[in-house]
Amino acid sequence: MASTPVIEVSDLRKSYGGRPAVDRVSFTVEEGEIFGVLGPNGAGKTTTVECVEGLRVPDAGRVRVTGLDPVTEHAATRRVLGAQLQESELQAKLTVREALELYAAFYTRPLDWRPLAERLGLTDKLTTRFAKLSGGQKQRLFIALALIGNPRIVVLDELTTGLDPRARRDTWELIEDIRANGVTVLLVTHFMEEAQRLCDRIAVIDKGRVAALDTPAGLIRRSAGATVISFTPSTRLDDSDLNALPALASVEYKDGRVTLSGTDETVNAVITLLARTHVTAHQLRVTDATLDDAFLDLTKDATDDTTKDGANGDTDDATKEAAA
Ligand SMILES: Nc1ncnc2c1ncn2[C@@H]1O[C@H](COP(=O)(O)OP(=O)(O)OP(=O)(O)O)[C@@H](O)[C@H]1O
Repeated sequence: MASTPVIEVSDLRKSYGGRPAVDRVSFTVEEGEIFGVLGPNGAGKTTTVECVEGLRVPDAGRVRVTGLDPVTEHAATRRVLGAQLQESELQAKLTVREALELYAAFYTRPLDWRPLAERLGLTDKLTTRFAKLSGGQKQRLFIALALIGNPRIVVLDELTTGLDPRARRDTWELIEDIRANGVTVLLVTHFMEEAQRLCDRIAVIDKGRVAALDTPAGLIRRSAGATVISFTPSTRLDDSDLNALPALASVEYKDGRVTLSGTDETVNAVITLLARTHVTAHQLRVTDATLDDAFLDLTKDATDDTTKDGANGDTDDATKEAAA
């Protein structure tokens, strides 16, 4: 992976009605990365990416997209950054072909929409009206429209929400394919499995701040209890022996079964303990913690205050501050 940042966000701040939605967020996205923005509801993910897109004006901080200021150099930014449309932005009666032709006309050097439609499996839907497309087909069209201007970067926000597992997996393959074609992807998601599978690095945003920024594996490693070991011992193990295990994050003894979380060191020490005490472990399982576990660990103090505020505080969702 090349190490040129194509997106730079530093000390970004944005408040709505005096309440901070984004509070000193900083990160950089390197060329060719799939960079994930992950966080609970109301964490400030959409506000952050809308500042990157130039749809919101930051209160403070600096945002650059390939060196451009997305607010003051909006037109130039739109040429390098493709953003996914919201469903409401496309007319129901427009056919897939019309939508592709219309959006291609916005750019001086658009991609040829025919191979793009082919790549996204839309060729046999060209004459179908937008309103008649399935959720997965609509998402594929949105991806096509985000890519039609041949951007270096594409922003995809909650792309697979509402899709069935098959369509979600197909969309993941498309995103990998987009990256393989050299496009940098900024992906906002709620889905841990999606983030774990696709993202090179993830910024976990919580209450308007970056709670952690790392690779998916790094986030898992840094959360307490990255490895889980469970077994049913042939005779009860001594609690003090279990509690003395190195790097132990948690221990539970339930219905004769022991479940421990910790690190590889914990696992090795359990095996030594079993051998030393001549105890047999039945149904021994060692599993990795998932990004889900890490996410809960990293955002565990989150309350839904921000979400509650949002229910009363939304003022301009339909009209973005900086018009496209
Ligand atoms: N236009 C607005 N006016 C007032 N408050 C807003 C506006 N947009 C967002 N907010 C509030 O700012 C906070 C962050 O919202 P944002 O949409 O950025 O979060 P998010 O992480 O994308 O959430 P979700 O996952 O629920 O979409 C929330 O409390 C939200 O209610």
